[in-house]
Amino acid sequence: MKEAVVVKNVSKKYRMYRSKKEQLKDLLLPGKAGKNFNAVDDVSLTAYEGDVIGLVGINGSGKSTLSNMIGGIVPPTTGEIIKTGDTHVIAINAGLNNELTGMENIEFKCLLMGFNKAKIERLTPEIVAFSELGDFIYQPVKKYSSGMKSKLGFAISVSADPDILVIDEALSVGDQTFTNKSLDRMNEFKENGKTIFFVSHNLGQIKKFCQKVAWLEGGKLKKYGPTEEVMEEYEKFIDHYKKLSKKEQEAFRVETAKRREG
Ligand SMILES: Nc1ncnc2c1ncn2[C@@H]1O[C@H](COP(=O)(O)OP(=O)(O)OP(=O)(O)O)[C@@H](O)[C@H]1O
Repeated sequence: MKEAVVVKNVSKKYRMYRSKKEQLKDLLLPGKAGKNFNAVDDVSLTAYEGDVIGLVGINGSGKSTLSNMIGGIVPPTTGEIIKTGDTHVIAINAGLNNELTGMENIEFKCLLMGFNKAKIERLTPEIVAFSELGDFIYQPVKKYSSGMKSKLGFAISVSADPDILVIDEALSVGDQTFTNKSLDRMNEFKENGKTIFFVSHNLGQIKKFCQKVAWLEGGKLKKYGPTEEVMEEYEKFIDHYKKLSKKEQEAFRVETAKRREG
């Protein structure tokens, strides 16, 4: 089995401020105000070619930060990520330019992906058809719903045929027909030995689609392994968490956030 993505002791720290004044003070006298917050804290994992890995965890646990680092959108503060192929990220907000139309975004993103004019002309009708946007393809993306943006982002990214695909909640906003079609396309990717990271709160989809799961809690990797093993424990945790009162859930979040400082 060949390694596709190696995440080595990766952390992402952000500075947190309570006010603009604190932020300014930190700028003038570095370290005198604000505090560090570990969005992702010393995570290591290896994905092999053909692995489909689900990223789970409650809100704020660090899934998007980690997937954006794997996708190369956000640089790690420390640690390194070694990848053996092209990577594309499809996120809920899809990274599209809001001022451009759907059609212009297709051209723009294809150019960024290094496609030549002939390839763009060949792929555009396929992308438009996959996106199911009809005449909305000529409208600026700022007029799209989040589901429509996600459809366009998904259609463009899968046309690129990347080696590594990062899907961040992109299937949670579309309609069922589009989700099923996208899952079919992802299954094709899987069969072709591509590596996929799949961020979702939909545990049914995770269990159906992923053969490995990484569970993040408070920015740390709590457990990583075969889906069945990790999900059994994660679902117990989620059941327990859901049964807590609002106050107890808040106490859990405050306690976890405290451990992330520094
Ligand atoms: N640019 C940023 N600046 C400051 N803090 C950030 C930034 N991005 C993320 N964070 C913080 O890092 C933590 C992890 O965020 P992240 O979006 O990765 O979590 P998540 O697991 O994807 O959450 P969700 O399920 O709600 O999408 C959160 O506490 C968030 O507030």
